[in-house]
Amino acid sequence: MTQAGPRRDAPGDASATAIEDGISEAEHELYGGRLRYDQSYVRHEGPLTRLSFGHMAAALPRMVGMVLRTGWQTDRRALAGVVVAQLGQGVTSAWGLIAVNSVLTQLFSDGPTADKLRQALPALIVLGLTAVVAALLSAWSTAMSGRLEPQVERAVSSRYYTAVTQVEVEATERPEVQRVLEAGKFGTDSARSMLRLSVGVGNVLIGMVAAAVVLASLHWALLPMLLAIALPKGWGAVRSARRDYISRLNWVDHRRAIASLLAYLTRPHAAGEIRVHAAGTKLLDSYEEMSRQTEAEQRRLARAQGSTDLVAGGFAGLASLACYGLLWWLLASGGLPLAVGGTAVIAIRTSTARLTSLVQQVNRLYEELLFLTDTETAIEVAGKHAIPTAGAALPAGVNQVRVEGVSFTYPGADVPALNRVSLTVRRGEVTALVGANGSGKTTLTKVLAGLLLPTEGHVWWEDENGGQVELREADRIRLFAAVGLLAQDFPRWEMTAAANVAIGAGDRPRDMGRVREAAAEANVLTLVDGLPHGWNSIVFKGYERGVQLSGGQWQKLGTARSLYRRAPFLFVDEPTSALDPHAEIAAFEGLWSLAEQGHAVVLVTHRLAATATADRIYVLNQGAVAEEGTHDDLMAHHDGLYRGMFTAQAAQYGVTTPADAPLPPARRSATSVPEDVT
Ligand SMILES: Nc1ncnc2c1ncn2[C@@H]1O[C@H](COP(=O)(O)OP(=O)(O)OP(=O)(O)O)[C@@H](O)[C@H]1O
Repeated sequence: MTQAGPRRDAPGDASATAIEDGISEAEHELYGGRLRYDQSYVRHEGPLTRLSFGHMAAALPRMVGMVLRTGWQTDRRALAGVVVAQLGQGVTSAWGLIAVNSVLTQLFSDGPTADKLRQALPALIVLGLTAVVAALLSAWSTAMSGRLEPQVERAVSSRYYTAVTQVEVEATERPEVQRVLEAGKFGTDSARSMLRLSVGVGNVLIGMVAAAVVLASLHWALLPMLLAIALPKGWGAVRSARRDYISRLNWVDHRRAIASLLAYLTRPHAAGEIRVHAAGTKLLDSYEEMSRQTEAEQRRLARAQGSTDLVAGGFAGLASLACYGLLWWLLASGGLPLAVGGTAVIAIRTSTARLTSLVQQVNRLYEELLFLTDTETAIEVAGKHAIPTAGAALPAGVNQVRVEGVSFTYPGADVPALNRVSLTVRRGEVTALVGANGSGKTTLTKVLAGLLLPTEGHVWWEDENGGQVELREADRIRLFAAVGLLAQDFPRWEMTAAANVAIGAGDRPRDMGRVREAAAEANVLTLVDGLPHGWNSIVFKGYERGVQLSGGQWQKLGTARSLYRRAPFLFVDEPTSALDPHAEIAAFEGLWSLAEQGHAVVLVTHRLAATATADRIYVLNQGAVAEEGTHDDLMAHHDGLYRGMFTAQAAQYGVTTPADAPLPPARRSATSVPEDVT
């Protein structure tokens, strides 16, 4: 949630770097206001609740358990190795302390020095051996955790990305879901860090418990003293971690915006405008200005952290002083032998050193825990909004999709994008969807393709014998298998030409024969065959085998991808917007021949010369079907929307449509459209 700050009508009047109410000119100018999550989001969406100590205390063992379980599932041997090595190090450190106590006791006893040294020798040997064993265990632990950590990170990342890619498209449009899913991204590598940190914390804790046991056995009063040193540092660490987390949460949009400003600067498609329109200057100035804001936030955090450290360090120092004071009093009053006093000093020193490391690690652990919790929440939310994996199979000979009174409103929108639409898409036919910008054509194809569930109405997948399955009841995975898509803004995968086509059926092994077939149908085979590395050329400049394709060549490659799928229902949205006239005619002919082969082709286009030969045309207006019929039917409406659009387009070619407009061009021959309307 962003807050709009006070708008300046003339940003140029103010200094470029002026920051008013914490909002920079760049934020005003490029993003229309403040780019910060406000506290109400933080309060209502749960992150602050999660920051409470009680919640954290409960969450820590659960998350550590989850990470360890993941480690166990990915590599048992490595996890067992790490745990054994860490436990071993704790035990050796306890042995070391006991050996030190024994050495000191011998040395402080009465008798000749040579005798005392001889008697201390076994304990000295044990001390040396524990050091060797500790070094070996540490090396083993490093090797094993190096093997385990990347696997744990991969497992958690896969779980997260699998979950988010299964979320209903409609749910991803809801800001509250989108935010949770987005926040989850930051925690995928936290699992790896958490594993390392929990192992480290485990190690230090074992060492500290060993030291505490030794200390308590020397004198019970030394133990609470040790705790008194630990507490302020722990408090300081947790406080800093909370502050960092809240700051990161508030500034997430701001950071994303800065990253996108920089990304534009090196994107090839923006290169022209960056230079010619001086967009680069604007982006760089805005980057500088917005970066200064984040630097100011970093300074604020550093100052706050410094103050917290000072308070925590002060109290810990006082506790240390009291601890040594107690030791002095015990020694002075004869309550503790001198040798034991020496061991106590060593134990306190090693424990406070460990404590510092413990505090640092717990601090990081706490921070990582918050991010990992976000990832877990995202996985949970994604699961709640996932496309159901079960459902009814489509009828075996499904031959049409019937839309009945369908309405759809995008989350947060005031008006429906589709309003009681009814139509039928049949196999063996080309169905054209036309209409003004924003009339609902793309939304309708998404409903037809099963990507959006209607807010009202039904979508029936039917066979010719009366068998039917409603979209909500259908097994959507199987339904998707019957659908091929070419979206208006289809993805341009940064991969080879072959991969760009074969990813059209990502769940099947690549079939190069079919890749070539689809490419030939999309009129792009000769082009790709002629590339320096043929089908292995990476269709992005900058890679070693990288090449640059033109917009039209990309569109042909996109078409080849949707054809490669060989799905009975094909939805193509503006498939020829970047094609030259001959390529466009060829592309339309290809679609028409697919319909002849028995596919259902749904074509969204503004090129009415092509839709003129469609079997059925639906004209959408503000989300509703305003007209429907063949080209002839629609041209017969003298005040009709279709006739108006068709005539306007024909007029661009210097031709007119007489009141008794002639028959549309012969089917499969879109070339003759302009002549026919003269
Ligand atoms: N993801 C979305 N979230 C909210 N509103 C949306 C979204 N996508 C589209 N809309 C709105 O829904 C309406 C229909 O959009 P749609 O993209 O279906 O129109 P269209 O007929 O395909 O337009 P065009 O010819 O420009 O491609 C528009 O008012 C648009 O602003």
